[in-house]
Amino acid sequence: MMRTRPLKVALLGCGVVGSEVARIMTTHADDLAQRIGAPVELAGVAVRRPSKVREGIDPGLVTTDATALVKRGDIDVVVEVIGGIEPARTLITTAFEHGASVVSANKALLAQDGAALHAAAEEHDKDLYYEAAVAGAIPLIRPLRESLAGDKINRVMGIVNGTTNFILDKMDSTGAGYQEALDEATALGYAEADPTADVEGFDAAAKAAILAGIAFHTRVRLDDVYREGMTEVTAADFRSAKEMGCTIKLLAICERSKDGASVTARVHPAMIPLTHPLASVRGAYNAVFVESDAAGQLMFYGPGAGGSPTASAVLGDLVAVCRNRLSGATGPGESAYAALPVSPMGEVVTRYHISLDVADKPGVLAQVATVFAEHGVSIDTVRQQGKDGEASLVVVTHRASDASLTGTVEALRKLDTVRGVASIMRVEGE
Ligand SMILES: NC(=O)c1ccc[n+]([C@@H]2O[C@H](COP(=O)([O-])OP(=O)(O)OC[C@H]3O[C@@H](n4cnc5c(N)ncnc54)[C@H](O)[C@@H]3O)[C@@H](O)[C@H]2O)c1
Ligand SMILES: N[C@@H](CCO)C(=O)O
Ligand code: NA
Repeated sequence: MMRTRPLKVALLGCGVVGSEVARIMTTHADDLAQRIGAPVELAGVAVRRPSKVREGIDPGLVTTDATALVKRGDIDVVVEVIGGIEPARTLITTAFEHGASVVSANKALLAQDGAALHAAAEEHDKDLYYEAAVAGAIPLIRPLRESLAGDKINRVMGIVNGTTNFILDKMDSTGAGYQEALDEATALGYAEADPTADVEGFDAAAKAAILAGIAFHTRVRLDDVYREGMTEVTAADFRSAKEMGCTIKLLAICERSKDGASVTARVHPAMIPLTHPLASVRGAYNAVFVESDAAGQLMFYGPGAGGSPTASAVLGDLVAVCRNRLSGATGPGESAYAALPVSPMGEVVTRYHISLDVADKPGVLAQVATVFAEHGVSIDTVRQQGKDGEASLVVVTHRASDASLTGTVEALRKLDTVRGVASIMRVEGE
């Protein structure tokens, strides 16, 4: 039965995502009301620039005082799409204190302060939903939190940043270098004027922290995530990857250790075989590969960013939270009961592709192989190519700990015959 009194929504931020949320709330109002069981009303829109013309939004709803809006007391749901840490954090906790549930798209804030925000939601018996924060439109948080709640997740590995996937895909398909591909991504509007958060892996690391926390029922903070950006990936790395039947992706990888006693979370560029489903994720798309005990392998794919796709995820959360308000329930909160330790990067075990510039003379290969052996790193393949009296040596290892690999590389650098370490890249997905 339809309730006639509307549920009131306060929108904080009316930028790329917020303007789309407002548009869909208006254009789909009747369907949303049917799905929720009550009409939803946009009761206020907090903005920074009130003079800007906002099509479809009643100017009477617009305010620059977000704090007053969340303190009104009659708001059922606050949608936070401002981004950043403050004032978003204070506005969200104030919203809980004044009786509202919250939908947010703010990965940076959730990765940094998720535990405190969940605690505030719980204290006030309110919902905190954030499907849009990881991989935009792709349903991921809810499947992990709810659909797979009866299973045991062992690994979550994904492409969770569209900008960097666009750049790497360009490098792969055209042979371009990093800067050239970044320039194209900027010209087409994929990369922001300051692309640091994307290309240095900060955005993906925030998403990895959120995913690992949910997947392993363990608190994982941004600082727990090992992070390497993709600015040093070269056209030569792509040529090497191709020779191995691989491509290069910036991956977020959250893993349970083999004995199940700890977890790791990391973001770095990695080679993956062309046969792996993640290798076929092109352009700015995102995809996340989940491995669990009972379900086996699952892949979630779709647009990870953009106003309208991100608003789709926000609206899905809004409907869920509104339904909870009507039934007097709250959805799942933070689940951190497993409290597994998060191991440092040195304990991650994977394969490596190492490219060395060496002197082309007898005994060099044996010397290099000895260093690997001394550090307990087993070699899978070696490829040598001569160039002007020197040689390029590409070594691919079997699985080894990151700490052993780091020790190997340090020792290799000390060899007179090793002129330089051209690149080190992990090999995943095999
Ligand atoms: N754009 C995407 O594709 C995308 C995808 C996933 C998640 N997100 C997340 O969604 C959130 C919003 O992103 P966006 O792309 O819409 O950003 P945006 O910069 O386009 O919009 C943010 C808006 O908030 C306004 N704002 C800033 N401070 C304010 C304040 N104190 N009060 C009211 N308004 C204020 C700004 O003026 C701006 O219009 C961020 O957390 C972002 O990480 C965005
Ligand atoms: N900058 C992000 C937006 C979505 O978080 C990306 O490129 O994927
Ligand atoms: Na999502």
